[in-house]
Amino acid sequence: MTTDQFSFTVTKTDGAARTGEIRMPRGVIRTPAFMPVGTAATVKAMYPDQVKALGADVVLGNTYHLMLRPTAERVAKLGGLHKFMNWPYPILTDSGGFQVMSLSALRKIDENGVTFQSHIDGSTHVMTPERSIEIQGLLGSDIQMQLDECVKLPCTDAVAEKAMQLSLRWAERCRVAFGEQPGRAMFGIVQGGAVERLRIESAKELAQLDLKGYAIGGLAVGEPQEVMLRMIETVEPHMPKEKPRYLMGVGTPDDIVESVRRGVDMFDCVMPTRAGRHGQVFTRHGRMNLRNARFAEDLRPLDADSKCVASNTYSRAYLHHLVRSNEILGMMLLTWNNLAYYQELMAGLRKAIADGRLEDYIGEVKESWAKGER
Ligand SMILES: Nc1cc(N)c2c(=O)[nH][nH]c(=O)c2c1
Repeated sequence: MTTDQFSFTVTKTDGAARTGEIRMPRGVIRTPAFMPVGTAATVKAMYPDQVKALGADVVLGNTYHLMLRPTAERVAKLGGLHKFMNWPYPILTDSGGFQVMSLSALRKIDENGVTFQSHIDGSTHVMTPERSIEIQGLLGSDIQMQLDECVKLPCTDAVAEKAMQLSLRWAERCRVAFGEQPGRAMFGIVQGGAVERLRIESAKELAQLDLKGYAIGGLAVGEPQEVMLRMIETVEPHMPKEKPRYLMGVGTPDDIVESVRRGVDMFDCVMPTRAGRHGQVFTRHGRMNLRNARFAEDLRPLDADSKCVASNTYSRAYLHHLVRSNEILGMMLLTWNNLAYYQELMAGLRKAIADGRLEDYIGEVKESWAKGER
């Protein structure tokens, strides 16, 4: 494959849902895809080859964390993020803007960008569209996200419109700053809060920029699922069908299933990894909180039918003990189980779409969740 190739091909459709392949020099991303979050150059509690073996084709890196520590310049000096974290496959990085607004102190947003203080040492930083793209390039990111302004919901239409318009102007600045990076891509981010006309305007304006892919941002920020799904239904017809659609920060297995149904191709969420570290597990039989005393003498595995060792071998009683004892192995095994289930769900969705039986598959998984643990 020549190094200037980035391609997306829709291979099958089932209603609005589709399977596809993003082909890049570092590998192929099978869609619908779930991207494990590798915040500070690590998918927490997992070895990179474990993450790959579970079926992940791409992981997400957080620009905000990496720019503060160890800094993008140092990662570049050390050979780039892929070499640094021993993940030779595609990496998508967010712009840093969302985490600036959620993690940093004393931040100010204006036309130029976001000025903020590091949550680590209080140092002051200015994140402009140009700087965000520069940092993502220094990291060696394969898919780089534009800098945008994500508003919390609920908010007034005026607040949503102001942020959406600023994000459009920043998208153009990011496109110019990104320039031509053979084999890499820059994605725009649709904003607009929960206002349908703003969402449509954002999607239409971004489509004019002819970017390699488009994210739906500003969701999974506290709104009810039905609002999120309505916004997806609103923008989907106005997003280029031949480009990947990425729903940022989503979500639970049900969020993912309902969003794939509506035409979303890519997802990222800390849910499976963060929940695993806190004793929460996702299985084909629904969710379980392993802290619960009812598991103290339960010798069954999490899921005897899973192919994952963490799911089919260790007893719930042992996992309960590890969680209650705050043992590192508990975090490792439950994270492993959760990522295994998320990737099993994505593989099931891809196969169901390819076989033209998505609605049946969705009915089967939801029935299994509803039946609960066995
Ligand atoms: N839920 C969300 C998670 C995210 N990482 C982002 C983001 O990085 N940018 N913009 C967004 O709107 C956004 C929403």
